[in-house]
Amino acid sequence: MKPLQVGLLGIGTVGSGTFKVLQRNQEEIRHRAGRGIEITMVADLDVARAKAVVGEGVKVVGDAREVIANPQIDIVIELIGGYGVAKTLVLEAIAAGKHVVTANKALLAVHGTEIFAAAHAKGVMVAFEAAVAGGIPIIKALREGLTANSIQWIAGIINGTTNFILSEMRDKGLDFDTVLKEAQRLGYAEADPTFDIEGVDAAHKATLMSAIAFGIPVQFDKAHVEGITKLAAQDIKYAEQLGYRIKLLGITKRSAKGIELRVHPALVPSKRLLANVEGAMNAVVVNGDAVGTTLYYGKGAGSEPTASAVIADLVDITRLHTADTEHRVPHLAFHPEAILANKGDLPIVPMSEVVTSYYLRLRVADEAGVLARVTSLLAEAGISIDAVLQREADEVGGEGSTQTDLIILTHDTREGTLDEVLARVQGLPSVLAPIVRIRKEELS
Ligand SMILES: NC(=O)c1ccc[n+]([C@@H]2O[C@H](COP(=O)([O-])OP(=O)(O)OC[C@H]3O[C@@H](n4cnc5c(N)ncnc54)[C@H](O)[C@@H]3O)[C@@H](O)[C@H]2O)c1
Ligand SMILES: N[C@@H](CCO)C(=O)O
Ligand code: NA
Repeated sequence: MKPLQVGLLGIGTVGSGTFKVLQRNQEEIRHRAGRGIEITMVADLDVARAKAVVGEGVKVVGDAREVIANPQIDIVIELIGGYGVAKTLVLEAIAAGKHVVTANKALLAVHGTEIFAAAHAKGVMVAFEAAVAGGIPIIKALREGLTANSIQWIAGIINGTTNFILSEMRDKGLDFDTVLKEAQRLGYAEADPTFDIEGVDAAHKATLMSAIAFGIPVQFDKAHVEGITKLAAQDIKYAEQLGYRIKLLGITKRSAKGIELRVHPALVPSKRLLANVEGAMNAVVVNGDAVGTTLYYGKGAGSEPTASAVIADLVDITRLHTADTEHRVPHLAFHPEAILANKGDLPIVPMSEVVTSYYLRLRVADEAGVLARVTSLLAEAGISIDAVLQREADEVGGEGSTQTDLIILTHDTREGTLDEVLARVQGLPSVLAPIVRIRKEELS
């Protein structure tokens, strides 16, 4: 049978990895897919650079629309990124009856409903394993391996750049900007790195996992998004002293009130596997009612790890595209119906209704009775305390200092309740600076 023809739009970090791995492992991939898969046409604005990657024998053009217009092309891979031209090109490829493979989580988290609906209407597939946790087959795990389960929660380190920054800052004492530059050099960071450091990229990925796990529409606009730019080195240090590590987590969770969808730094007990995921590695923990807790770990960014996921999608689509209707294996397909069916009974829960525990750091006057005043306000609101760490004033502010840090770990509480009581605590004359509050996730 003649090989399936693939058109590649954008041959940068992920695109060049995809081309190389597909070429290097072509025999094995052909056996597994039951048919050859060939990238026969590439579009990139930088035609010379693209030609240098693909060599002779592959047509390179500057205009992506030429690829979409080619009737020989069965599958279009979009590896340009962003919501702009990539959206137009993906919709045009679908309209032309091509299956689409993309690593573009930003595009799908924001415009997924429109794109999946268009694909559904046209009877083509949109596959996006590379969009979430790069090379880790998490989409496949959620869609296939865990399909028997009612998913309870998912929590993951799903942004390599920020995990790399947090690890390097902690282990090597490097400053934020130096480590971010290194993450950019290594090809981990997004074109706009504020997407990484402000939690937006992780929220795009959490949004996609949430839609698949809970059968809800992609709703990035309802996600709570907090990054790592406001984290202070001393909180990383205090957390360690209390037996925790701070990680940027993407969380989506079934609760009595609906679905939680949130990205923020969180204290994770040091003994948890997730706390020990270092550098640009990603890890996702999924809890299902039948299977319990499962963990998926690996490279979430980089050229060939991400290419691994892009090619897995190509193989899935090839198998389906090639099989006759009688032998189709529909579970391999991405089913947009699950996402398109708007389950109105599962709203995204506002943060004020989220229940979790907290790390609080208060800069206070070093005088008798402060701790008692703070804890009595918390107790009045029904917030119980798990642990308290009080620093020596000299250690915190130098010799003769009259200020100290009070660190409190709470038990579970409603966020809205905590907000109200913290406003009162902040008003105490002995509390000298804005209270630092970081959520704590036990992940058990
Ligand atoms: N880099 C990673 O580790 C990684 C991991 C997972 C997902 N992704 C996603 O993969 C996508 C690509 O990321 P990347 O890191 O390879 O980006 P990149 O910037 O390295 O590559 C993008 C390529 O697209 C080309 N391009 C831009 N506009 C174009 C247009 N109009 N027509 C044709 N080509 C055009 C650029 O010249 C460039 O070669 C993004 O959506 C990104 O979020 C990246
Ligand atoms: N910028 C992303 C790339 C992978 O999606 C990261 O750092 O994880
Ligand atoms: Na993946």
